[in-house]
Amino acid sequence: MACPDRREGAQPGSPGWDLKQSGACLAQEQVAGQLAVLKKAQEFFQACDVEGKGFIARSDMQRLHEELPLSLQDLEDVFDALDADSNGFLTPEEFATGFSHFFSHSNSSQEDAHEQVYQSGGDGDAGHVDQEEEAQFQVLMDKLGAQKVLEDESDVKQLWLQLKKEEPHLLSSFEDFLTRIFSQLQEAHEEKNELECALKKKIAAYDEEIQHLYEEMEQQIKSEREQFLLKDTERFQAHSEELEKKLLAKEQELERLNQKQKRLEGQCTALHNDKHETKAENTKLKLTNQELARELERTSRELQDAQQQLESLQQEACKLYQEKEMEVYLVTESLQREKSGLLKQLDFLRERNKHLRDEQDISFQKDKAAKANTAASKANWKQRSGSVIGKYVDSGGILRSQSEEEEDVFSIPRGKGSLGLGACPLTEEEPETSEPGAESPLRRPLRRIISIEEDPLPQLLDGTLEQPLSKSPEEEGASSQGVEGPVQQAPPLTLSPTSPRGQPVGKEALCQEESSPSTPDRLFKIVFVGNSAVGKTSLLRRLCEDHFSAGIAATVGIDYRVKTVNVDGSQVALQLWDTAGQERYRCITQQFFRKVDGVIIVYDLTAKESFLAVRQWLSSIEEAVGDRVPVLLLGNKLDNEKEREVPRGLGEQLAKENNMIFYECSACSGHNTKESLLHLARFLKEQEDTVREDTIQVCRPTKKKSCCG
Ligand SMILES: Nc1nc2c(ncn2[C@@H]2O[C@H](COP(=O)(O)OP(=O)(O)OP(=O)(O)O)[C@@H](O)[C@H]2O)c(=O)[nH]1
Ligand SMILES: [Ca+2]
Ligand SMILES: [Mg+2]
Repeated sequence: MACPDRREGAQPGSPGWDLKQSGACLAQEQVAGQLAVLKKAQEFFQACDVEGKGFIARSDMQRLHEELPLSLQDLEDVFDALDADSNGFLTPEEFATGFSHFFSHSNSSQEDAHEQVYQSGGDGDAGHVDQEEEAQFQVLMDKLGAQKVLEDESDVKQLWLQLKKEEPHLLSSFEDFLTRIFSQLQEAHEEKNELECALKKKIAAYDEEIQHLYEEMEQQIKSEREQFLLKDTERFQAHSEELEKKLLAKEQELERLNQKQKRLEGQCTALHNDKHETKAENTKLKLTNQELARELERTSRELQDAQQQLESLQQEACKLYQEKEMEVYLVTESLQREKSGLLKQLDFLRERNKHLRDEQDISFQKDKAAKANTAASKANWKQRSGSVIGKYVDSGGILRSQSEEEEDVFSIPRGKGSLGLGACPLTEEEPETSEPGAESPLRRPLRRIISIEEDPLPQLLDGTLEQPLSKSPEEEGASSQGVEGPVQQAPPLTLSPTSPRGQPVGKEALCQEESSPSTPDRLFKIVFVGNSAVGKTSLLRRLCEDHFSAGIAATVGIDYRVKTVNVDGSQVALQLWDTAGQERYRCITQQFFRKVDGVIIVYDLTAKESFLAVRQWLSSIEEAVGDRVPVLLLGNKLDNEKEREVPRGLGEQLAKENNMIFYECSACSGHNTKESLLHLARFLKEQEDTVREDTIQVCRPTKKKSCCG
């Protein structure tokens, strides 16, 4: 719905209302009537257009329903009648035009209505007069210009009518008064309009000012905002600058790091190169190393060859040495035997001589008195004593000096030492006649370097000797020292002719029991070691003599015996060396390890410390000969089971650990003694067989024997 243009005549005084002014040019009456109509129309329009839109809509018209005594339909009809172009709006022109038409058509009827209204309170007859008066009044009003000033002219009209009726002479003055009043009112009205106009202007000015202020404010806000933005920008800029600076610093740092990395890379490369060089050098060194190793190997092979050669040479030398030793031993032995045989023979002859002399003396002085008899017996004692000393002086010059030498070497007094080597008994005493005073100084010098337990010569003792001489009561007993002397002096001359000096001294006597007539085809040197009192000497005795005597003396120095055993059909001679177990003789014992073929370590199974010492013995053997020598470990005194301190298992374990042959035996009962020795002999023989060395030809003894015989 298109809105009508406001400018067409929204305001009074606008072109739409110029009709009023143009109407002023018309005849006074006509104009006055039309103006009144127009005014009414204007008022009505304004009443309808409450909001001052400048036009009236259908709804505006319908609002009048409450104020006017007209139905909605009537109002609709009025609107349609006024809306000349039927666009739904009533412009002020349309409204005025329509209203004028409406007015002119209904003028007469309206005037009638007015008259009726005026006459309702007065006389019915004066109706017509009233109409005239009314017209006159209207004219007067128009003349005075009251329409412009008065809104309600009914009071004035009534007053005017009253005056006209009652005081007609005052009417003119009243009219003048009214004229003056109206003119004043007109003036006041105009003034008011002017004021209104001024007010409007002022309002406009205010509006303008406000507008201006508003604009100014907006400007200010804008500038503020700009300033703020500027500040913000500045801040942002500062921040960004800062960031830039930071970035720059970071970049510099990065640059530095880059440089550093480059430097490191350079170093890395250098190191890499170095590594390569080192690697090359390493390879070179490795090659050199390999070459050297090869050379070393070659050299070591050569060395080995040389060693083997040396070894074979050594073995050869050893063999030669052994042969020589054997020869020396055999010569010495036969010489000793010969000597001791001769000495014994001499002693025997002396004894016989003494006896004969005694007998002669006895028979010569038979008839002499008892006094003379006593004197003869005294002389007898003196002569025996003398013979004992004389024996050394006369026949044993060399021997004695030898004995003295021995004394120098082992000047340790020994209470119950065995008799000296090859020495005939150094003491001679008849058990019955022995005097304690003379006995001690004679026994004291009994020392030996090699103690050979001189065997009593049964052949010599067997014969015709008297009881005290042939069989010493102590022989079966414990003492070894005192026994042998007297016993040896006993051989009867009658038995000696069968070559008493040919009889082997001690050892051979027993060894011959086992040795077959055939000569042994090899010889092994075996040494007995072990703490003192473990029973080495006893074992040796058991082996060579098959005899045991309790309480034998401790060995001094070294002693040896030869025993021949039959190993699997062949004769093997064993040179059995008995050593002294006491601590002070260790250095001598050590000397004897050098050339041994086998070692027998003995411990006493009733004495723990003797077992504990086995390891020391082993190490001193190894020190001297290395571990190439077979070792037999013997736990002795098995017969004394009650006092056993070393369990069998320990001995076995130790033997196993050190690769030794092991037996527990008893020198007392003879249990396991021969078996163990046979085991060792077999081992030695087999070892020698495997090595396939030239067997030691033991043909010399035959030669010597024949020589000695
Ligand atoms: N019951 C018993 N006693 C023994 C046995 N063997 C040796 N004896 C005794 O042990 C003691 C020492 O014996 P020896 O044969 O002299 O000992 P050793 O090893 O030769 O001593 P040293 O010569 O000092 O090294 C003696 O009293 C022997 O009687 C044995 O098998 N059983
Ligand atoms: Ca219209
Ligand atoms: Mg001994």
